Amino acid sequence: MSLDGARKPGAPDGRPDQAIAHANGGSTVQVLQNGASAAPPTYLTHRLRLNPNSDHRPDNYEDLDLEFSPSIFSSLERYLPPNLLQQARDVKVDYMREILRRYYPESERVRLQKHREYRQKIISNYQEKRSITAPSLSSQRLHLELYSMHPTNFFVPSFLKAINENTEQAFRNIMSEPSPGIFTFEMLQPRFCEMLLAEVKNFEKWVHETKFRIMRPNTMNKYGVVLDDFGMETMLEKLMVDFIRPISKVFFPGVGGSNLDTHHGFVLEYGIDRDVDLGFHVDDSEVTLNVCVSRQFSGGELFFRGVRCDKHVNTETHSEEIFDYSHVPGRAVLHCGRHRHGARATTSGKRINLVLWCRSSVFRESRKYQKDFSSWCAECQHEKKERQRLSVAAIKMVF
Ligand SMILES: O=C(O)CCC(=O)C(=O)O
Ligand SMILES: [Fe+2]
Repeated sequence: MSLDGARKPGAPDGRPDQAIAHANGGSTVQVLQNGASAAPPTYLTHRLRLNPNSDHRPDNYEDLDLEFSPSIFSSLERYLPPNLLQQARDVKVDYMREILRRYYPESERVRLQKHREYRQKIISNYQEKRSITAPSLSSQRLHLELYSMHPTNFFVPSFLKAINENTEQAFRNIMSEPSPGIFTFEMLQPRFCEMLLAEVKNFEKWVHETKFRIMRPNTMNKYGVVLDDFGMETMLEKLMVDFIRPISKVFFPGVGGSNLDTHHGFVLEYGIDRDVDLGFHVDDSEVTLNVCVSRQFSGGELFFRGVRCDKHVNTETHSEEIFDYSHVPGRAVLHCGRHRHGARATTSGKRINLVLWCRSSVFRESRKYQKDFSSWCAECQHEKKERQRLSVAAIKMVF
């Protein structure tokens, strides 16, 4: 089967949680040319270690108002030179900020700032209190509970128990792995799903009433909303750090699963009068969480076709890689972002899914310097085996 057309749904321009990928993208020279003039030359001596100090417990940076995501600082901290590890938080922030800025082109910073303003505009209008001037507008958050993390209200007990135990066996007890690298497990409480659906509906009503032009979750969807854009960023950050990262650390260590540090969280809506299906693609994520939150629909199955690096994204599928999955309300699907997939048409009703793309800036940076991804790309693995087979055959010929 030919697989032309595996697409990569990029988030709209300037999404902050994409920033670190770009931040890490520039060379030092480029950044210096691009207005890092604020950085005195001494900063060129700022370096990170090649390997992290895995025994070190990083500080928490959530309470600081920083231009990069707080979790980037936490994950970068393990890479600091040993003499800095025990320094005050401010010292470490200064050091890491200079490194991040060095790799972060000015154009990206401007886009990031614009997106921050966009988000701020939404949040200050779609807020906690009903507008006095226009009380009939749905400018009030409906379920305040959703805007911070309440594990016992959000998750089913079996999921919480596994997270608390935090062992591979505990995770395996609640999971099934119907195809290699695709994990499914009961996760969300029905009440949480109902609240989320109602909140999204309420937000969309506000968007309609105010005619606010919102950005959609990615280039492949015309419907759906970015939850981070209207106040749920902190809650979703916790979802990634405290609940998804421990699992990814065990099941996706080769693709940055243990140092997921940024996310893009959204809800997608499918139906006859919404997006109908989703084309074949890979996600702009290292690990993707996808949970169906609606009940009344048919169709909408996910189809998976094997994990691939950029170079091999359009190569053939092997028969053992073919896997189709029917969504179950409240049940999570966790897969590597590079696992090629798409969604079939939702043929009746409305299918609504919560999706969290989890990213690792460390993994993205390291990927730039590598050519062989045989630890996770099936095609690289295949090529490597073939090279080994040929060299063994050549040696045999000689002897
Ligand atoms: O429709 C779905 O369930 C899949 C969504 C998806 O693949 C994505 O948002 O990346
Ligand atoms: Fe996807």
